[in-house]
Amino acid sequence: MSIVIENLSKDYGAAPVLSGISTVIATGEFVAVLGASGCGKSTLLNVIAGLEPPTAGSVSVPAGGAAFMFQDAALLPWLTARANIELALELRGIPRAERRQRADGLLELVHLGDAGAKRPHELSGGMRQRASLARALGQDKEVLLMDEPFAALDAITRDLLHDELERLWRAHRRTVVFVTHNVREAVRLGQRVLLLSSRPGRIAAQWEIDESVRSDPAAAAKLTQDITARLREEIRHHAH
Ligand SMILES: Nc1ncnc2c1ncn2[C@@H]1O[C@H](COP(=O)(O)OP(=O)(O)OP(=O)(O)O)[C@@H](O)[C@H]1O
Repeated sequence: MSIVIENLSKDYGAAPVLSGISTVIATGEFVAVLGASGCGKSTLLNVIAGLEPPTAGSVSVPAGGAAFMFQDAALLPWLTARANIELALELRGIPRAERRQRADGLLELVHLGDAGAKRPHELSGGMRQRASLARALGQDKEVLLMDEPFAALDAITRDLLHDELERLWRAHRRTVVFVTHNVREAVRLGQRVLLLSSRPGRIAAQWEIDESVRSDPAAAAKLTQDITARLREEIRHHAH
């Protein structure tokens, strides 16, 4: 089941935020969404998540909805990393007897096997995002929506988490919609990059990224440059 977005428009009562967005995101596809600040990227995710209704048009997502991961980990501070994940499992109706083992499995998956007993403030930013990713995976939804999940991390931690996310995506093939400001990140992760224009947000351009480009640093750097130039154009266009 793919995500089908048809002629989606969204406003909050004033000027349109999103206008006439149509695209189909295939099952297991990884789509990165780029755009200037305020162009409606988070709004698009919120509409896909069902947190906001469309003003016009439609969005259909696979039954069971989507899991969501935010820029700040949004872990409950009074619970351990493990208990945060157990809570997601409980909400899914996993029996108590199984939760601990499953939570530990998810912590292992994101290489946090030793940190289950720690509370969020005892974890580094990168570890918190790993725990948050484990919690999102614990929801076991086919669709994973990620809103700038690594934006607050340093470059090295971010690169590590890119590798981790790619590994998990290859192993589990969730459908991922990943919002970012960072062109290099979009090219690093996305099979497809969507560029939104500003006010209203429309699909200004999109690129399919072949495996051969991703694995060739020179080709990836060239594409990153091209997309950055196009993004600059969007931002300049909006500023005038
Ligand atoms: N709940 C809301 N009520 C009113 N206006 C909103 C609401 N949510 C977002 N907006 C407006 O919609 C526009 C798009 O916001 P959105 O957060 O979707 O953009 P964004 O591309 O994710 O921005 P950024 O990259 O800075 O996070 C902004 O002008 C914002 O002020």
